[in-house]
Amino acid sequence: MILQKGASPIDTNRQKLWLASASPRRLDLLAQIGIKPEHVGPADIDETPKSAETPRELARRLALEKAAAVLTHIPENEDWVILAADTVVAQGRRILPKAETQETAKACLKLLSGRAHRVFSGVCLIYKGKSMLRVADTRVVMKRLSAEEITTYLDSQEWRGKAGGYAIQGRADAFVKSLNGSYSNVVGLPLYETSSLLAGIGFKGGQNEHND
Ligand SMILES: Cc1cn([C@H]2C[C@H](O)[C@@H](COP(=O)(O)OP(=O)(O)OP(=O)(O)O)O2)c(=O)[nH]c1=O
Repeated sequence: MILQKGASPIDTNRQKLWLASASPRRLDLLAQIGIKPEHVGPADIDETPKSAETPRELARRLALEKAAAVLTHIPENEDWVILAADTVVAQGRRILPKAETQETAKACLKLLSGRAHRVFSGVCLIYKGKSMLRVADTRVVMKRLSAEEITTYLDSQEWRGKAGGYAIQGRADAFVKSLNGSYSNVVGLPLYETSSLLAGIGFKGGQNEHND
């Protein structure tokens, strides 16, 4: 411990958390469990699925690639815990895209309407050269959506940048008849898997939101 004059003890062993994400939802979900990363810096990777890649495999691979991409920007001697995630919405083996246009969002909502689908999030932690991965899987049953419900939802713009063209943390929760599995996984960061990965490396770091 280093005791600076007049300051509280600085734990030099405290790991620093780098959240490799541009998703505000992931930052909010970490805050929900009292963790504030020292740095937020997204990875810009190609998220195109490989041929015959399953949704689970895609979520896992992209989470690893996002974390690994950030590693190349960090000086060797820095002791960072890198956290990345990737969320994939799927119907059977069909992977739904992240909605960037109204047309894409509309097509997703029509596919999801009145049926079950699954949401996979890969979570990757890289620390001291070791990568650790988990994949969470949630089954979501969506009500049948009327043309008016789809139009109203599209007008909300909530779908923009969301896998599968919907945000369960928003208005779209009104469409969800049932959910089997982690809710935070659907939003984009499964908190059970994330916190168990962090516990696995004895993570004490992160500017804890609720100071001890
Ligand atoms: C299904 C669903 C997805 N999403 C969001 C979570 C993610 O931000 C996004 C899935 O795309 P991702 O590629 O996983 O994440 P991202 O591109 O937003 O951010 P980054 O890669 O920098 O981490 O969809 C919701 O916010 N709510 C939902 O209900």
